[in-house]
Amino acid sequence: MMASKVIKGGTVVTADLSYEADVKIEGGRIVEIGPNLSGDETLDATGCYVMPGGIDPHTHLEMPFMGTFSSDNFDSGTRAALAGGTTMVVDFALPSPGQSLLEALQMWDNKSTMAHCDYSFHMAITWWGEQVFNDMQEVVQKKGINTFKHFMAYKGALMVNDDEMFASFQRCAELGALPLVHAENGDVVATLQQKLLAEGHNGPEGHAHSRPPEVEGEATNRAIMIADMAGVPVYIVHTSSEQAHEAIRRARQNGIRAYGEPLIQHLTLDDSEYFHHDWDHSARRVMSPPFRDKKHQDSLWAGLAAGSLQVVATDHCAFTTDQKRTGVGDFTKIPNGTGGLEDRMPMLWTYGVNTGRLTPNEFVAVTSTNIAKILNIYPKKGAILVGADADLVVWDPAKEKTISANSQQSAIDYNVFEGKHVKGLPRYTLTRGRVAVEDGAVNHQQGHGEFVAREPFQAVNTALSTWKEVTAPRKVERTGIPASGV
Ligand SMILES: NC(=O)NCCC(=O)O
Ligand SMILES: [Zn+2]
Ligand SMILES: [Zn+2]
Repeated sequence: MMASKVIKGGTVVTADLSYEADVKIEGGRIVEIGPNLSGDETLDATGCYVMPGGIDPHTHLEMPFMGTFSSDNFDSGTRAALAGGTTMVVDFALPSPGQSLLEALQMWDNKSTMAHCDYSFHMAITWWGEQVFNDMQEVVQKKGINTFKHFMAYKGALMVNDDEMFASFQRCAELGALPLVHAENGDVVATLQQKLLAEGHNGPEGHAHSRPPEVEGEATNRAIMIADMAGVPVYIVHTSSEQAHEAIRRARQNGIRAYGEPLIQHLTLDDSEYFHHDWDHSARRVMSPPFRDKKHQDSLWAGLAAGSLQVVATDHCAFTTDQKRTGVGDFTKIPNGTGGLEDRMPMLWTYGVNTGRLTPNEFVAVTSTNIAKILNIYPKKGAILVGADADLVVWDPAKEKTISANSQQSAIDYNVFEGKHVKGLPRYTLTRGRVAVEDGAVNHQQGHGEFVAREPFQAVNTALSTWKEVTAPRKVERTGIPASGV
């Protein structure tokens, strides 16, 4: 007989409902939801919300990037996730130029054996050729990956061109996969970087100046139009500006299936960080796209409430101060990336729910349920339903702390949210029924995390290819064709 647990006395909060009920767990899954349940062990949820654990669909753990590796790996990264109420991460497998997708995937499989919570991978398309075209089929049909990432920026490194992106998007359409896009115009960024450096702007603020919202708006629109021509939905990662949001909003109003993912950093931190007198302070916040001003932040919050943006992620890609200092004298060499895994849920609750910008149900939607549906893993993940994985967070809306690098799980020596006071934290975090966090203490179990395979998409891709076929160009059959004029 398997031991059972009951989460007792809380309010279950899902993306569409809030109600009082106990939740019983056995064998890593939810087996019963209702009043007065009993089990071998009881977790007290009095005064708390019982919610699906967070899913962060955008992390870079131990990522090889800009001549170094991001400093959080699957050990510290997934500990940080659990400490903040996130129970699943999706990382990016990045083939180097010419490398097969399957070989890259093997490398990421090896890194992920340390994971404390469940995880999955997106596959990046970093170059194009027949081998990539062929590998994509195996990645989708045999490896359980249904998303492919494309970088329109990082010229000379990860960037792909429009023809490559169009070819890959068409392949995604055939295979029932979803393309993801980092949307910034890489050519314009590279030109602006050189211009700024030539003019003597070599500090971290040059990073923000070289990536204005327009480079993001233009690329977002281009990616969406290319996806529409390829007949495939598209997911825009780290949507940071009104220009990018506007392109997504407009596309959705025109019936295009485009999704947008703001980050907790862009929602809560602004571009004044780049003008700080302390070089380290500003460099630690260098990421792409850069932080924006309040007007853009308001747009992102509005998009989450209105449903034109669907997901809040972190793009967790943490570099130490020493690593950031590679860019002293040349901002283009500062490794791009910031942390956020431990802080996404408490920061979003504090600045979203506690301010009235989001309801608790909307909070669940944008931190868990929407992305579970987009990635085709719902209701295994992102749900409180009988049969779903017991990836749960018992959320105490009265629990408070001040964020500090001194007490974080992340391996780096600072935190971009340092000093922020949050109210709303996990009392318990459960990963497939295992209590991994209790009142701030992380109960480690390296290797507990399992890979979550994701089936190819059926409904959305079929609907789009049906529509493409119905509206495809048709040759006009004519009866009276005049003789050629020549
Ligand atoms: N975002 C960022 O600056 N670093 C991570 C890589 C990426 O997502 O572009
Ligand atoms: Zn990116
Ligand atoms: Zn990223």
